[in-house]
Amino acid sequence: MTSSSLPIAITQGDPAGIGPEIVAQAFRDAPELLAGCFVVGDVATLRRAAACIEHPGQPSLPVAVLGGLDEVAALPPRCLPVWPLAGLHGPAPWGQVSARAGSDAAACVTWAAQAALRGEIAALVTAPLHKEALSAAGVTYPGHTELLQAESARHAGVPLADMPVRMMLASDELRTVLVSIHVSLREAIAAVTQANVLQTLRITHAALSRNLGRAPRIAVAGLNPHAGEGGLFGREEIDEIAPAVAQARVEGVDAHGPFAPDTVFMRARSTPQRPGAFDVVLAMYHDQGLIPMKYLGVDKGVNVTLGLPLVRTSPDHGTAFDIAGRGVADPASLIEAVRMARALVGGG
Ligand SMILES: NC(=O)C1=CN([C@@H]2O[C@H](COP(=O)(O)OP(=O)(O)OC[C@H]3O[C@@H](n4cnc5c(N)ncnc54)[C@H](O)[C@@H]3O)[C@@H](O)[C@H]2O)C=CC1
Ligand SMILES: NCC(=O)COP(=O)(O)O
Repeated sequence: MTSSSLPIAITQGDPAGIGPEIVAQAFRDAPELLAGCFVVGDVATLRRAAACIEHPGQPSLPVAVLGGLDEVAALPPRCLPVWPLAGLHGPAPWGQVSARAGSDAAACVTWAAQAALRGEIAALVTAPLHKEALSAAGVTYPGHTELLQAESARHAGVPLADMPVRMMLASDELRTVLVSIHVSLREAIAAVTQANVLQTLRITHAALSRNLGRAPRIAVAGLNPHAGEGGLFGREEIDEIAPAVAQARVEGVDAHGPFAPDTVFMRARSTPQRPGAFDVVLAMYHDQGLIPMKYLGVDKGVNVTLGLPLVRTSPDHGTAFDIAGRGVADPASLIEAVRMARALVGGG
């Protein structure tokens, strides 16, 4: 079997959030794209999700409990195929942080990561989990990205430092890769070092060169207002970021900047009227990159982990506890995440 003919696992996410219901909606509303995919999770949780998206005039979505991954290819469209993971707690009250929900979400991600690393699935698409619930469950990794990094490093038998990963958010209009991820703003500022920026440039160049078939044009954002204005508003651009860009260019990376962070995303954005000037923007911290992405619409962006020895995508939004269980959540970003995972494994 080639990797693109293997099934794609979708993790159910936090059972108290919108994850299970957007997964159910994706199987109901995008059956062709979802062919060959299955959900890892709890059967009762996913039956509840299928029930909560039932609206008058729409067909119900039967749950198919899988006995083996070889059954995925033969499933009829418009069913919800579930790989039932043993030992899960099951449905949790909607919209509430709980250790049991965090534990179920983490167990599904860990199972899917290990299946991908063993070469049993082509990719994993992760429905959102709640980071406080994850922590309440005793998981010491803040989110999927770090958990997947740890599983991958363990599988490869290398220390975490030898498995550097980065978060990319991507849509048709814009891509951004973050120098740091789930840390406080103070820690994020401290993480703007020449070494971290250079490592982010190398990871971004390698990943996007594979995806685009050419070297990506990388814009590097500054940290300070107006990229420091020649040192008047901070020296990180001069002392850390510019030397990293210069070193990357010596290595053949098409890196530019640092640019003023308030205008670089506008320059990189592609619209039908105007192609962007860059393929990707390196953001110096989480919100610098995610605010412009999400402002363009949470229905469009996909979260892709770069640097892993497996393909992992996710919607760019979270668990949306405020609307969970009402059947009104938009599955568009999850559907885009499946589309992106397929493209990355070479299946279309
Ligand atoms: N891939 C993942 O696992 C992600 C997890 N999270 C986690 O999710 C939790 C909640 O995060 P928040 O900051 O509240 O962001 P959120 O994205 O869950 O919600 C922000 C707002 O957007 C709305 N929204 C989000 N997704 C939507 C959808 N598909 N359809 C309609 N409306 C939608 C929500 O109702 C809410 O008003 C946190 O623990 C966060 O860390 C956040 C982003 C990604
Ligand atoms: N803001 C994106 C986010 O927090 C997702 O994190 P992860 O769970 O993909 O690591």
